[in-house]
Amino acid sequence: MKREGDLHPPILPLQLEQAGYAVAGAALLEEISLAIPAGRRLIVMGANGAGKSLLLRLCHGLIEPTSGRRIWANGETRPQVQAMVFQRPVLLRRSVAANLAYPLRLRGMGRAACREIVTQTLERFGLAALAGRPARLLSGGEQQRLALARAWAMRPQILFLDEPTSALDPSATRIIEAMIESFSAEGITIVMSTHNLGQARRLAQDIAFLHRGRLIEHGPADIFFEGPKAPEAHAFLAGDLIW
Ligand SMILES: Nc1ncnc2c1ncn2[C@@H]1O[C@H](COP(=O)(O)OP(=O)(O)OP(=O)(O)O)[C@@H](O)[C@H]1O
Repeated sequence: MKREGDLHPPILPLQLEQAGYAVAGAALLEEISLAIPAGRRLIVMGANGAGKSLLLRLCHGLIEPTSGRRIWANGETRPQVQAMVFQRPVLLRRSVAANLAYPLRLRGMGRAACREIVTQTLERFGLAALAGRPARLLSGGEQQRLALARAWAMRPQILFLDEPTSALDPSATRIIEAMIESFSAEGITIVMSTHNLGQARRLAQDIAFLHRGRLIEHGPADIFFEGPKAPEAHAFLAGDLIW
């Protein structure tokens, strides 16, 4: 079945042009220029408070640049075929199935098509046995699996993930990583922040490294991990950069 994300004009690359974000005169992101092409897995790294969450929020459209620009390839301001998943999943006080159905219905999808996609999604991500359970009673790992499944069901061209596994144990983390890899294999562009160096090494094709609100390295992951140019990135990889 053709779906919105398949028919929607390509929204990538996403370009930030000297994008900045300031609150009450404090520059939290500064002059970030970055192009995110289709089909890659970009991992955003940096110490606590470096600006990773803000960068993802700015790309997704939850906050607007206070200077510079964010430009989607098709010219839309905030395309629908993009999604974001947070460290703590935002779930409705409804069943697992209803959590999947709600955003599809909100986009105007008919009941029958919606039911079909919900069933398909529940099965694909091993959630069928949990379909009728209140989503908020699921374990943390199951909740995050549901949040990712819900994002996938919307057929995004790009998915922003803000430290999606930092509250999870290693086995739940592996499940989420496998989901991310499968999304990527289907062509969904991934932009994800993480603190976890092992995870970054496993998942990254490209790295964006932030330090105090500035993008100080951006490029292929193997080059970054072999020897980053910036001393702050060196220190971060050695575990010596705390903030
Ligand atoms: N609305 C806001 N007003 C003022 N300061 C803010 C606001 N939002 C974020 N900040 C500050 O901006 C900086 C970057 O925050 P951000 O959440 O992006 O960091 P991060 O790299 O994701 O950190 P962490 O790894 O700890 O989650 C932090 O110092 C934070 O306190």
